[in-house]
Amino acid sequence: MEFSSKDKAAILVEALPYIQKFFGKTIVIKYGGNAMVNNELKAKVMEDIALMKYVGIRPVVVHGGGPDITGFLQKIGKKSEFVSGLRVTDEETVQIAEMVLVGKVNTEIVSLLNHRGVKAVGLSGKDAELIRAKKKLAEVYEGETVRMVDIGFVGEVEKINVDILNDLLDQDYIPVIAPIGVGENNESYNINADYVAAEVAGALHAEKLLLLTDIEGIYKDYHDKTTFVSTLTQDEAKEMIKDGTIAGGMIPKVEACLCSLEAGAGKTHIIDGRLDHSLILEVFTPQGIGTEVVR
Ligand SMILES: Nc1ncnc2c1ncn2[C@@H]1O[C@H](COP(=O)(O)OP(=O)(O)O)[C@@H](O)[C@H]1O
Ligand SMILES: CC(=O)N[C@@H](CCC(=O)OP(=O)(O)O)C(=O)O
Repeated sequence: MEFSSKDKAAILVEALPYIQKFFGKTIVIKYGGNAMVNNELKAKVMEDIALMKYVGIRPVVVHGGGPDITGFLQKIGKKSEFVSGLRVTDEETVQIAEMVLVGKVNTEIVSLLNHRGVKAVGLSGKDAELIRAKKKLAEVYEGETVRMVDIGFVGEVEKINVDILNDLLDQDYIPVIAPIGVGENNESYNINADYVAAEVAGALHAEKLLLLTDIEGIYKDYHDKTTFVSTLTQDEAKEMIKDGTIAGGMIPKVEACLCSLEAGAGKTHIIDGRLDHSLILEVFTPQGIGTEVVR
């Protein structure tokens, strides 16, 4: 589609109130999973984050890399197993997760951002003890009861070192965080990146938490496109997890939204990372996209 000069100017002017609104504000972006596998799309996500930075937003990136971990495990003949959206993580798997997330995915995002003229700094939860963690048990809903399952070196966040993040943000850096936590005996924990993004957004009292994923947002029945939900309240979201409407990898995302709202983040959105420039569409246009989970 070709735009006239007038249309182009209108689009820029339309963005102005949003640029004003978010100037100086912190926005946490969870970038991961299947929205990360396509290189062209990846480049567009990086452009969006750089653009946010250039108009005065303080972006913080938390990344996943589940498909990369699965791919690497496959190469060594190891099958991946998930319980309630979380990877069952034995000692070998946590080492591989750390290697892939910190050594490969994090450095790649950092260099792609730096290539666009912004200053990105890669961190894992071990840097300045950014993510203190402890073991997490998976919750399996069975009717009205919840069964707790031990899934190995999977962690939950105990504490985020906000000082290091604020120091970096104040110095104009974009922190890029890999979701590996450190336990009290210096052990590594594999943490779902959605939860890390939520804790980071809550701890920083971020204006927004944006979770990019591989689907338009939340559906009452995700095989039926007509059941799309654009806004969910906290209570509705909790009910949809309990009754199984929200399942698999969507559980950590919705729980992440709930947790960051409780911890003090402003708004949370689950948006389609497969859509070109979904981040700037969400932030700088009146329509917004995806599903928002609100108080
Ligand atoms: N109610 C729901 N609405 C939308 N997607 C859902 C729902 N319940 C489960 N899902 C699944 O959750 C997936 C998103 O989780 P996941 O693939 O783990 O995301 P990512 O890889 O982006 O972290 C969707 O592709 C979909 O298959
Ligand atoms: C415990 C757990 O499940 N950890 C995740 C960490 C990476 C991640 O969250 O990646 P995505 O955001 O790409 O799914 C995993 O091992 O896949």
